[in-house]
Amino acid sequence: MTVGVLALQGDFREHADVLRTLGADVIHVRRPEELAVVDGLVIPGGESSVMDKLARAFGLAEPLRARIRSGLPVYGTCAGLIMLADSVLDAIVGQESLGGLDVVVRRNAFGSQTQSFETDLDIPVLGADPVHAVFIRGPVVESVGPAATALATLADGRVVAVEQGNLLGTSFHPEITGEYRFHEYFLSKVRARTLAA
Ligand SMILES: NC(=O)CC[C@H](N)C(=O)O
Repeated sequence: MTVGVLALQGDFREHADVLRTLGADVIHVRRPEELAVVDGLVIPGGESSVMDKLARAFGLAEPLRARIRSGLPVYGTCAGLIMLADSVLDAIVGQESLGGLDVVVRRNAFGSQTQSFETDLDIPVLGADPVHAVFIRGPVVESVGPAATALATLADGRVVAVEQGNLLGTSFHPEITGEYRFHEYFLSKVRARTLAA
């Protein structure tokens, strides 16, 4: 079982560290040949418009779409969630997402870097203990389509974590807080799919 971290831009090293701590074999994915051998993929936080440009420049965008469509387990944090969203509001001109998650997200929904914040979230699918969530210019999920499920909401009802089959997305960054349960949950999807193959 090999897990990839999309390593075009953003905090891919932090994700790779968490996944390795959890015992996964991790590779950085920058080329289609690397994408072809992974059993699961994390798309990190960073800047989605840059990630999109680089994914297209590296010939990765279409192979990524194809693997997402074929059921590859993928976990996207922040910019990674934007990449997975079927529809993106406040995107820069010409920005494309990969899609897969039946959601509409709004980029930079919480304001600028200085308005970044932390909060605790109840996420029943991960157990009873609250999840400490750090938001850094994160997106909000403005609407959740029928194929997707909201996993976490802020006190004001805004959705910040979603799941759809093998796809998982969070507006926040578990990879920088020592919160391993999302990565464990993602790895359990990778394991289940690998065993079923
Ligand atoms: N921390 C993040 O990943 C920020 C996401 C960034 N605002 C974007 O649009 O991609």
